[in-house]
Amino acid sequence: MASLPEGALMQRAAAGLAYAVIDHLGGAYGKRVVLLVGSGDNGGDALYAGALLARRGAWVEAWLLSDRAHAGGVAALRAAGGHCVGLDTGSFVPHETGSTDGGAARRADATLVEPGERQRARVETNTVDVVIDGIVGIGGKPGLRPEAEAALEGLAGVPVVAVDTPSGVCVDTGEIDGAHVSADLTVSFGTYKPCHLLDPAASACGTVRLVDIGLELPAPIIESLEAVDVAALMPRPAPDVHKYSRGVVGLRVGSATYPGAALLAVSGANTGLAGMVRYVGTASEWVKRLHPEVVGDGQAQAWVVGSGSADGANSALAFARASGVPLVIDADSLRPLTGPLGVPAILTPHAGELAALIREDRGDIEARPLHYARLAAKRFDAVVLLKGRRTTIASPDPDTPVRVNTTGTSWLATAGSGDVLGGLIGSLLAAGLAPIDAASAGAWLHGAAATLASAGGPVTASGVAAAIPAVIRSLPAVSPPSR
Ligand SMILES: NC(=O)C1=CN([C@@H]2O[C@H](COP(=O)(O)OP(=O)(O)OC[C@H]3O[C@@H](n4cnc5c(N)ncnc54)[C@H](OP(=O)(O)O)[C@@H]3O)[C@@H](O)[C@H]2O)[C@@H](O)CC1
Ligand SMILES: Nc1ncnc2c1ncn2[C@@H]1O[C@H](COP(=O)(O)OP(=O)(O)O)[C@@H](O)[C@H]1O
Ligand SMILES: [K+]
Repeated sequence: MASLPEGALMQRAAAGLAYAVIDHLGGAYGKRVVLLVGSGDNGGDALYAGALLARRGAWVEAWLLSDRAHAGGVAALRAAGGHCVGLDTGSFVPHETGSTDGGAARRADATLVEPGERQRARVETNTVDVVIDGIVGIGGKPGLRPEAEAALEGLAGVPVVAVDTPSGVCVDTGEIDGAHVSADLTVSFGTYKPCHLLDPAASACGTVRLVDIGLELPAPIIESLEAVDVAALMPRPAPDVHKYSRGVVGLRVGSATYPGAALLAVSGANTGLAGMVRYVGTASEWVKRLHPEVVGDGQAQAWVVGSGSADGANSALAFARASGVPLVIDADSLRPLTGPLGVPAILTPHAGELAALIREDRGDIEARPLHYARLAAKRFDAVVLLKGRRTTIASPDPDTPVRVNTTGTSWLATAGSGDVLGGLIGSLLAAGLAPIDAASAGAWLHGAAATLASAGGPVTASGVAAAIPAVIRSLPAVSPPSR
């Protein structure tokens, strides 16, 4: 930032924001735009973007929610023909901004609203095309102040574009603590922040658009794989491989009560990513009939246990653990866990299963997935893949960034889809991927396969498994990593 002229980053951010709003509205000319402006630079971004929109023919009004506002932004908006008004809590009747704190805490650049402009605050909200939320960004505390809540109430139903982050959410954790903006579009500057990726805050962002403003960024604490990352992680058989050197995945899953779980986990494992698939359990006859490639017990480079295992869950876990190879531990085999396993492992609970495992409330886990995925990863010394809309994958190594999966569709919330995921991750583990990579690449492929199979309509777990090879084929070409 030191190498840039004063305000350069804000100008870049504001321009990116304005063009995103123009895209969203399908133009600027004749549109009615309300800016909600807080006391910090987030409000400054909104004001400069408002100025650009006003120069393009939009009618722009800034509602200053604090007695301070970014002076340069206010001046730019006015110069472009926009208006600024101050607001009273609840009523939208403007008041004498700057009158509340006696000026002591006010910035030297504080801007008072002109008397003539105050009359314009009674905007017909049903004619507003978009609200730009510049209340607070990365410098804000969670929750909204009464002025902001009242303003948003008065603008209910109007599409919202959030500047950098939806105001009120916890930016660094993705948690929600109090009232917050729910945006249709969030325009983030420089990088995604945790709140853009992690639920529940991610659900308040709407579509997220990233504007590159040329920041040099530190190492992230959260990562999200993209297609090119997954492509680089995919196993690629070298010319001289044989089936055993490609890795063998074994599954001890399913039971007389849940034979379907075995078939679905095997279908997730049997997509060709590993050299061989073994199945051991009560559904052998069904597995042989539906998956003739699958063989019986023997050595494996990774075992998958627990999906639909019912009463056999403990013995499946004990057998797999004794093999000493990396494990995927799902569903019923999570229950007997009390601490570290002594072998590399990926635990794949949904929020309810994690709640039972660590004796916490399911609602708390859904409210703080980052916290609880990390906590469980540490406690069990294993990669923990916490399933949900934004599956969250934590490593036991605190320096490894947590990965959040962004592929998928809500149609994927269908019985048996988790069984498919366990098998798929097992095959990647057997093929030699590190546990964190196997878990996160598996979650990415699983979500992408669901989207492909769904094509906007309903999907079954079997349909998800069937779509996995097509998703792998469609990955971008990348040169293999030098390992
Ligand atoms: N960093 C960069 O490289 C770039 C950053 N950029 C932009 O700057 C933004 C960060 O700006 P920032 O640091 O000025 O903080 P920001 O989020 O505007 O608000 C802080 C002030 O708000 C207040 N406040 C606190 N909580 C509140 C609440 N719940 N509800 C209401 N008000 C609340 C509190 O002041 P108070 O009123 O308490 O005195 C606090 O001081 C960033 O998100 C991005 O948009 C871009 O221009 C490009 C380059
Ligand atoms: N709302 C949602 N949006 C997207 N994916 C979801 C949603 N809810 C659940 N999923 C995904 O669906 C799968 C469900 O797995 P799981 O709960 O184990 O189901 P089952 O036990 O029936 O197999 C997981 O991969 C999870 O991430
Ligand atoms: K904001």
